Amino acid sequence: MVNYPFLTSAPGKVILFGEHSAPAIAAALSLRTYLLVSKNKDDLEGYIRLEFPDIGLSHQWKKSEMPWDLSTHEQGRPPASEELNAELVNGLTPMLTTITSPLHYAAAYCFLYLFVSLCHGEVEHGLTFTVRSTLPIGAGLGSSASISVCLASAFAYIGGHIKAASLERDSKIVKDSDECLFIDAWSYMGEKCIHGNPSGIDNAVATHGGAVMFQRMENAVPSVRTSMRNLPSINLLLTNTKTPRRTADLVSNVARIVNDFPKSTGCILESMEAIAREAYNLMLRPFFDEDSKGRLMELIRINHGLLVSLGVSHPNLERIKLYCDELKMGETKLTGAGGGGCAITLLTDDIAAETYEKLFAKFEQNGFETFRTTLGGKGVGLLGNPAEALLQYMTPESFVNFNNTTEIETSIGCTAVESWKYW
Ligand SMILES: Nc1ncnc2c1ncn2[C@@H]1O[C@H](COP(=O)(O)OP(=O)(O)O)[C@@H](O)[C@H]1O
Ligand SMILES: C[C@@](O)(CCOP(=O)(O)O)CC(=O)O
Ligand SMILES: [Mg+2]
Repeated sequence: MVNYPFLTSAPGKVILFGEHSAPAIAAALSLRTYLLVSKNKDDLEGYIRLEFPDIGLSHQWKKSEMPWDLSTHEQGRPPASEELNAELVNGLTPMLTTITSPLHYAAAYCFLYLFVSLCHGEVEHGLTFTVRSTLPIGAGLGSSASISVCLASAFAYIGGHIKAASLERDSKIVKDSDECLFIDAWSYMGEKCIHGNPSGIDNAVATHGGAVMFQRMENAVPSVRTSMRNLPSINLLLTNTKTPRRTADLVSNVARIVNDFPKSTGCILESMEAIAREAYNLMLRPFFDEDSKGRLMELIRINHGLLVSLGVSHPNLERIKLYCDELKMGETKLTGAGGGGCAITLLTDDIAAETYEKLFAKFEQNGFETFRTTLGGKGVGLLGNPAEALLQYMTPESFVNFNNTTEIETSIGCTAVESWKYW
């Protein structure tokens, strides 16, 4: 039995090494996406409503319009497939014809694909799905994966495919829960709807949290996810150019370049692979000393240079790098798909306060925004006691007005991490 309303949440991620290649290293961020699922009032028709104010999308369909017969689910848990189900994709197209913005289209398509695949016949009422994120959207921090994970976990719960989350998840348990593996697999399908050919690292981090080294495999060979415990405490500056871009465009452009210049790009991809492996070994050294940090910085610089050669930088990303280089702040690389979005700078120790002031003044002149965030946080969660009672008063209208995690959590009385349940 599902109790409405309920809230799911998943983190964004930062890729430290290996975007557009494999393996890659990424860690969960404290910036997160939240999904409120509530029953509609006075809704005899049974509408499924989307309220996605972060991208200015408000849309609804009748439950009876959904092509339920096209989801191949028979009995038990529906398995996620290697590729999107072409019949279902075709069946959803007429429901999306009035949505013209690519941003809106991607979000609505991901919603419908996962909803029809996972909630087969289990929805008796009209429902509203309201999403708020404290992540910048389309900025390389994995907002697409975090919304996919929020949706996949909510639908898996509504569809009865996963049991309720619990408060007692023991972080020492090494084995992943079946629930998390199910959410990970289906959120990957959601990522496919949003950007075509994802590696799976973003949804893996948004589901499981922590930090991982992720090796994508081809031809139905399962990907390998190695969790990285005890990350060294590195001082990272995260800066958003605020230059919009779509991961889908960048990923397809890199695929084109690799296809057109297989020999010339092959060695670039191989170098990026070597960088990620070397960084992994460095970061897991029992003593992460000055020498390790120096080497990690050099790998950041090399990795960025290779990404530039694949055409995924942007003048604003280069500006961030230039300012940081001029002030000798450390080493900078783009993070995520590039083309705009965010850069990370691994900072040197003992930077003077006035140096930071100079840097932030330059950033301000350019309209760049820096983030304070911590790495390696929790993965997907469901809001539970003691906030459940307060959650009854949460409406889509009030939820859309919150601006950050603290506001959302304070309003529902659950600033304590213990309020969240985990799978
Ligand atoms: N909070 C959100 N509300 C609605 N849609 C979202 C949200 N976050 C992400 N999306 C969807 O994900 C897309 C951005 O994904 P992507 O281009 O991969 O960038 P990134 O994952 O780096 O933020 C958006 O265009 C939108 O379709
Ligand atoms: C470019 C890539 O390596 C990361 C994309 O991340 P983001 O959507 O820019 O946050 C693609 C992927 O790994 O799926
Ligand atoms: Mg993305």
